[in-house]
Amino acid sequence: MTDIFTEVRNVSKRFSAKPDFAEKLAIKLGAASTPPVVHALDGVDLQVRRGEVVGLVGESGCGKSTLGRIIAGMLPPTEGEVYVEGAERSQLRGQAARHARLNTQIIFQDPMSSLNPRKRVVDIVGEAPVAHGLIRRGEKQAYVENLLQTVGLDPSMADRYPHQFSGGQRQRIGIARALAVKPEFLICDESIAALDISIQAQVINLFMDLRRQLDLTYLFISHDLSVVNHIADRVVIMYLGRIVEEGSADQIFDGPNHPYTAALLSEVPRIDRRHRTFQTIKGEIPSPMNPPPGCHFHPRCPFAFDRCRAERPALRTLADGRRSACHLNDLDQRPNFSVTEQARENSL
Ligand SMILES: Nc1ncnc2c1ncn2[C@@H]1O[C@H](COP(=O)(O)OP(=O)(O)OP(=O)(O)O)[C@@H](O)[C@H]1O
Repeated sequence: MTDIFTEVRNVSKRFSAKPDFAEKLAIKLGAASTPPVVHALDGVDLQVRRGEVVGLVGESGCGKSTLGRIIAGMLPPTEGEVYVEGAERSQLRGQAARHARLNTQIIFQDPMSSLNPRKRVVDIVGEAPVAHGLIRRGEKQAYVENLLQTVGLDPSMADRYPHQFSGGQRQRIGIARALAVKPEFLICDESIAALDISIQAQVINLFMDLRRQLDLTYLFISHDLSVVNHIADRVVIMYLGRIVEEGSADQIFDGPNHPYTAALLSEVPRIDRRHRTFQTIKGEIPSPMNPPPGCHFHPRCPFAFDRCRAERPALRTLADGRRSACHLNDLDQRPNFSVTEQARENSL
């Protein structure tokens, strides 16, 4: 059995954007010939190893959900390949394709919109395992009650409807539904973002308990670095459709290599406030319909130089094992924006 659960190789995804009024007019007048294209992902390479928790972080619109959906098999990539347990996903057929589909489950932010309000929890959670022949219909009630217990809900609630639950409880129902088909890999796409802070901590604890109990692998998608700080073994930072840095959680939090990672960290409210000395990110994230040339981050980067404006930096493995895509790594004298011990002491 391979150590790598899933891998994406050189994956790009482009969407045709819906043209606005001015763009429709330009197409009609012949000044533009095609609707604008959104470059949601641009040459992404990523591996998720069996049993690890990978945090995928970046600002809204950088392509996190698109990558999650492609890994889950819900969207095809425009270019590149997705491997699941060693096999290229688009080549899988029949039983193998079904296994891959069930083995990776995705949990979204808003459980209410994905829970049918007219169905009881026993049917919401129990439908898929019956349909896929994992359990017999007669076993459904006991199976669902057992799952509700696993996710911290009272089994006697199985006959209730979604509206009879709180937001946190509904997210637990969503988790039970995902677990019902016995996946090994969970993709949590902003799964706690809509919950109150105190409930967020409870749901994170549940995810981590489930990891131990069920040997799960996770891709944890969040726009908030402080969320993945608590749970991720490895953190992947995305900016405008590309991975800019990837490393162990300690590497990322204690000494970011990429200026974008450092800027994101400066915005994280931290108890030790170590990273607040870095200036916050300037300017708006550019449009993925018209990404800047060279390094996508250069218009907002305080350290950008000519090469950053012209040439895309490769995502390279550095001496400490992390990957980073930044031309600063090729300079003899890299600007030091990681926080000095003195600054740490001053800000503590
Ligand atoms: N089906 C689609 N059609 C057109 N554009 C899309 C589609 N899905 C996503 N996009 C665009 O692709 C880009 C990446 O979107 P994506 O949802 O993956 O980003 P994200 O980082 O998950 O952001 P958020 O946290 O706001 O969801 C955005 O510009 C988005 O508008």
